[in-house]
Amino acid sequence: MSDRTLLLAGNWKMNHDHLEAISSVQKLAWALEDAKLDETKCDVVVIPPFTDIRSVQTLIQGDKLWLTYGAQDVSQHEPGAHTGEIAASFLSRLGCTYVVVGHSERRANNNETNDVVAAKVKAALAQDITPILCIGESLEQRQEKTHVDFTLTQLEESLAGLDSAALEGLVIAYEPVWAIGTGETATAEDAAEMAAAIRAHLEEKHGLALASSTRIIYGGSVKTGNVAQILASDDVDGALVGGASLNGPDFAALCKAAVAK
Ligand SMILES: O=C[C@H](O)COP(=O)(O)O
Repeated sequence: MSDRTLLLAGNWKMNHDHLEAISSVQKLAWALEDAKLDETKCDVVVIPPFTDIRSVQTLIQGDKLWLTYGAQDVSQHEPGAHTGEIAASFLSRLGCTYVVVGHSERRANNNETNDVVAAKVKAALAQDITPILCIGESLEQRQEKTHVDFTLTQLEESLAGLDSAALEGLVIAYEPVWAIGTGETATAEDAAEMAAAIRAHLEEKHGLALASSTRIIYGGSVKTGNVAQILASDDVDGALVGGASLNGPDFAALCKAAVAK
């Protein structure tokens, strides 16, 4: 059993406007309370669209809810002439604890290269926001059995230029692209294999302390019915959940199943 705190993060993607977000967060909070989840056993995070964050902040802080929240992306730039971008300092002012960086849907849709991802990780850390760095292989790479090498290279290049001390608290989300939104879930063995490889890589490149403290979570069609087996390995510290996080009570049930693993 590791001493890392379980992390269950719900990435809403482009779902729930700011009014729907208020309702969804409220229902999640009530359901977590009803589930009597031990708050010391896990961190439950909601990651809404940018337009919802202020409403989510007001609700969570106003009602002192046991939830934290974050953003789905961040600019690598400082504030300035960057149309459509969101600076890390803005997210910090909104009380964001986490930010997803390098999600495969953004890497693909925005041709987001590893060096841009590394700059985003750096921008988040500079504002004391915890990056949830997403990495993971394609179906072809898994079929060709190059998935581990690819994912570790993606990890190292997405952390380029950052020294080990700066990475304290980093969260890494292993998300095999072929499992995202498909209903296809990696097996517990797949998740454990990659988490162990990532942790060994961190130890080799950044030392045992960082390797031991870094939370490595899994994402890709996680549901209440499969979360316990995916988390069976001590190297897997939680989940980045998409579709199954959109309904508050369902996500609370998933969190309860994760804690009970
Ligand atoms: O960020 C979440 C991941 O992309 C997984 O999404 P999913 O649970 O809908 O497969």
